[in-house]
Amino acid sequence: MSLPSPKTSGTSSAKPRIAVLLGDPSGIGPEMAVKLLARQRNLDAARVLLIADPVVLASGERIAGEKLNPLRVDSLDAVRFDDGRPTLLAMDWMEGREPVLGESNERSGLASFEALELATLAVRREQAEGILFAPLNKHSLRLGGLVHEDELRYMQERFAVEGFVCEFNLTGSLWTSRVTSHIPLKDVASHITMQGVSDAVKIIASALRRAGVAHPRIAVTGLNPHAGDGGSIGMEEIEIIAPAIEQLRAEGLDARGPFSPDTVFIGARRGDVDAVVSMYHDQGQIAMKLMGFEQGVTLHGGLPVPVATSASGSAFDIAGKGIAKIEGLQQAFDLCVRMASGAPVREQAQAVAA
Ligand SMILES: NC(=O)C1=CN([C@@H]2O[C@H](COP(=O)(O)OP(=O)(O)OC[C@H]3O[C@@H](n4cnc5c(N)ncnc54)[C@H](O)[C@@H]3O)[C@@H](O)[C@H]2O)C=CC1
Ligand SMILES: NCC(=O)COP(=O)(O)O
Repeated sequence: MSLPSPKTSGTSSAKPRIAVLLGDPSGIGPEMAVKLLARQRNLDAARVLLIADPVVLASGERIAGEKLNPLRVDSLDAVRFDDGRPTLLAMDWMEGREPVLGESNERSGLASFEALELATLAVRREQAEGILFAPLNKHSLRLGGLVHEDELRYMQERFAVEGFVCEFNLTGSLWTSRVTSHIPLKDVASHITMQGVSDAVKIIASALRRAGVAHPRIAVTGLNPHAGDGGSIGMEEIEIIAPAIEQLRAEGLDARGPFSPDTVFIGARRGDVDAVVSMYHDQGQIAMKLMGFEQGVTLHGGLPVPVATSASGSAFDIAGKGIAKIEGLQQAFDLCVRMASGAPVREQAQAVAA
């Protein structure tokens, strides 16, 4: 099946269609999504296809203290849009049961997983040009049936994408990608390869070029403390990472490093580079979340349409309290809409940093 292109499928005359998911029913996702969609400007910016169980939506509405007034449909075949109003594709994943808040469980995992599947189907049927999801919980997803490394690798399969995919984390105008993602730390070193470093640099370089940065400057971290300190604290920098950077530079990319992982973000935060490629999840995410947890965005790189979410997660500890902040989800929504309509992306990222 041919897939719509994120650069061309939205036009200035037709607002992009964005599939919106409530995330994990037991976490803060539903209340966040409700707060987001209670902002009329978001409903004016896109045609929103909310794929949800009405029981979970009602729970989110109660906690958020807001009521949406969606146009309800019961199947993808019946989807249509009313201006300024979300369309609710109503599913019965909870079988009438209220979500149990504050813990991972099979029912919530199943509802999250099924929503993800339907959203990818809507894209494959050319009924959506982007996906925004409120925070998922990976443990729930596993209980609900996910066997992939994470939701990105699941969507990669559903979209039949071959090759490298990677989470991009965005805070202000700084982007990151990673060589490895949701794998145990003990397995990271064996997954650091020249191909992996090259893929992680190339995928973010190409995304940044599409976002409007003509010549992206990309810092690559080392794996070990002080980037191996000349081989005295590990050889990956000398044997794998530096040769990969050399090869990338020979191909014309502005890849730099390997830099000490603990200091690379000092220069990056100053604006010395456009992106940092880290070797594993926490190398990049601790720095990025310290710089801007509340407005952070995760974009799923390598998929045929923009798929975005907040950098923050399911936050079981505050689920149901009505205090979840939604700035990150708002930034993710804005990014998704801009990408789906082919509008410049980078201007928005810089505005966040200002
Ligand atoms: N967008 C997504 O789908 C994301 C999902 N996750 C998933 O979330 C689950 C929990 O991850 P954790 O590492 O515990 O991080 P987390 O982000 O859920 O929580 C970390 C801390 O930040 C607070 N927090 C998070 N979001 C908040 C918000 N919107 N407003 C106010 N406070 C907030 C929480 O209360 C908690 O104290 C995991 O399964 C993880 O995979 C994590 C990040 C993003
Ligand atoms: N797929 C979204 C996701 O996993 C977000 O969390 P992170 O790995 O970017 O921290």
